Amino acid sequence: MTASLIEGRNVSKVYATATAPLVALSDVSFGIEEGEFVSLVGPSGCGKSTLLSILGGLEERTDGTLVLDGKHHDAPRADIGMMFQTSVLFPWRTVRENVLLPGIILGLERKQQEARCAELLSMVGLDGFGERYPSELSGGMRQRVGLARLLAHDPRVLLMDEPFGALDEFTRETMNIELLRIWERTRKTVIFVTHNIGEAVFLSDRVFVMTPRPGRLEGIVEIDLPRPRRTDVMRDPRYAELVFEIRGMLGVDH
Ligand SMILES: Nc1ncnc2c1ncn2[C@@H]1O[C@H](COP(=O)(O)OP(=O)(O)OP(=O)(O)O)[C@@H](O)[C@H]1O
Repeated sequence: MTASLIEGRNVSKVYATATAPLVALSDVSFGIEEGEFVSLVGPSGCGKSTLLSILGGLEERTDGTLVLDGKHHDAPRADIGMMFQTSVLFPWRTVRENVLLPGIILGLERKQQEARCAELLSMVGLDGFGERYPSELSGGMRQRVGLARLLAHDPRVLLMDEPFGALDEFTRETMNIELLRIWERTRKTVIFVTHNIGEAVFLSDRVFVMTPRPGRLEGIVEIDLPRPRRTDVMRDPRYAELVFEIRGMLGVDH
């Protein structure tokens, strides 16, 4: 068997606090394959964002090993992109300039980036908005810009921390459909943090279910719904079964 793209072994994280050390993650082990869409779900404070930050090389682990593409991984890398609940866009830059920024920082060829930017804005449904400023956009549109910016330098791994969590239900669902469409085209490796179990089942190949703090892996649920997925998959009895299986693991239904 070939090694996974990302492998974590007994990853643990203890934060030093003013009172006692706080164990945020305890012995988390997993493998994530290239091109896989994995979601992390779990109760608030179970360490989902901590795990994502460790995967992004932004946070140091206290213990355990993390391997990316066969090499030890513990620092930010250009081939890993991150997106958060609110996309911090530079207000004095246009949408186009915001999307171009990672490429400029990485010193990528400007002409190529301009072409890619136009393509990405079209991909996220923002054709014609390139010269607008962030203040002229709705929250959903700003997250679309964030998504385009995330994809601009073509990272191999996308780490997404509740990227649509601050949006209303309708916009969130539209964004999920867009994300799935983009993922089906690009087959990036995605690790997606969410509180929404239905969203995790709709999007993912596998859902990692975490326990309350200290976060451990309670289990991994294989999402065997057919792809490509459209919203009508939510009417599939298997969808409801998977949602209830995860709810059961999280102890939501007492
Ligand atoms: N920098 C820090 N210093 C101290 N404790 C921290 C720090 N960051 C996170 N924690 C603690 O670690 C635990 C895990 O936090 P984390 O943000 O990873 O959880 P989460 O599952 O993403 O939560 P939520 O779903 O509410 O966003 C929490 O108890 C949190 O208070």
